[in-house]
Amino acid sequence: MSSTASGNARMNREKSQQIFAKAKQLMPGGVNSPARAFGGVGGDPIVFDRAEGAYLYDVDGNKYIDYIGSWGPMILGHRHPRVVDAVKRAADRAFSFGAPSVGENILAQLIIDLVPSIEMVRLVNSGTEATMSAIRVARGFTGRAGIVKFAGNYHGHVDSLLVAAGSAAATLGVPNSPGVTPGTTQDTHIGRYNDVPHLEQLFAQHGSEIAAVIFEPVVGNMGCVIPSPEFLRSLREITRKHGALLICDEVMTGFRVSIGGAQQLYGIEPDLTTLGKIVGGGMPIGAYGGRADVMKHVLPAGKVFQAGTLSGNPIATAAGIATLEQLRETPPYEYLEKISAQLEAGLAREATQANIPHVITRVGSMLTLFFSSVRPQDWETASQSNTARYASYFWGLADRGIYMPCSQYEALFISAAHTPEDIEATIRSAAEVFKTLA
Ligand SMILES: Cc1ncc(COP(=O)(O)O)c(C=O)c1O
Ligand SMILES: NCC(=O)CCC(=O)O
Repeated sequence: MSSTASGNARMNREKSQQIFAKAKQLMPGGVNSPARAFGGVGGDPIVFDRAEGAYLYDVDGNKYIDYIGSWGPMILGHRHPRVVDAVKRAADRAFSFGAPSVGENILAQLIIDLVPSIEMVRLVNSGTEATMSAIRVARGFTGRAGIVKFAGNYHGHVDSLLVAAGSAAATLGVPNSPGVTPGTTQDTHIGRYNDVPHLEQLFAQHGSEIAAVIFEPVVGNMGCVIPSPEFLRSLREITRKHGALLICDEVMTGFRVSIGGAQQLYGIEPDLTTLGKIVGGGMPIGAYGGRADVMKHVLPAGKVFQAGTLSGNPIATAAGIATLEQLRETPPYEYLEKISAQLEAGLAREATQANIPHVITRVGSMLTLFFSSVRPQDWETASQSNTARYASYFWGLADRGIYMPCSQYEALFISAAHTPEDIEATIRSAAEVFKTLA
């Protein structure tokens, strides 16, 4: 059986295709964010109707095991009863105050308690707002303009960070977006992930102008790429030595790779941390926080402007609180490690059996199968993967009811709602698909 770029006869997706055809007339590319446009795998995106636990249901009634979890937030699975209940109760009280509310204190306290380096935090509405604001605070605090980011890392669609960007920017071939002016990016220096000598060189040349280094502590946006201990150590040492701040972008890894994020897992001590995704339990929230002496520069405690009509929204904070409390009271991390290792081992075994060159990278419940013989450590090596083969793999699995990320350059996510049987079913389907790829 052959899988084409738009799937095959195994599944009827007629309604999905009709709805997406209409969407293309209404929204650019038919989507509200390019990561979901299937540009990396071809064919039409699948239109969804509902989700429950580890499963997605499309508008044609097809069921899928979900490995994107809304690109990370759904670590408890979809519609966890505790989160649903919290959101319903919040909606009964108010949709938005535009004024202080008690939920903000509870969520802020949870974040401060759980994320080791955060002493003070501000809630925003997305990961993009979090990284944009953290960069501004770092610049305001240090009085410097320069920032360092790494090729293939993605920090949302902040103008100054849309340079050599990962995720959909890499998938769709626009790592440097039109509309971002040279003036906006002239202070952005591009590092190579895991390359300590190159980082030293950047600081030797520009050290006194650099306000901050921002990085993904486990990259998810060029596929899953794992940091070396030397790289993490040198990030901290070099920034400290040159008076620059270290911004750990934990939008994806926060509450995911451990309850305290990658900084807890690896013992990183950033000055500022950015959060998103899980912190809102599937509702739109982001947060940035860190050293109190730095955060006290944010208006109105200090002078660095940052604001938001819906920031601290009571329904979104309720979802975030319920999610973080559930993670704290019933930590799923051991279970996630077990079933994620099961998936890794099964995929590796079947790919090897089918003679498919591959490398699997994984940290906890973040995983990528690269169709490559080179272990990815940076964008240069990650981008050597056979993306055409990934596209066939994606559709082969989609047609068997397994929904993987629609790009080689996105990590997959496993949730606490996935069962060992879901994982085994995924491995069995992957085994079938690998045989069609050779
Ligand atoms: C590491 C990282 N930072 C920032 C963002 C931006 O977050 P958002 O899409 O919520 O703006 C994302 C994901 O999109 C991300 O993966
Ligand atoms: N890893 C990339 C994202 O999480 C972005 C999702 C989106 O923009 O829909």
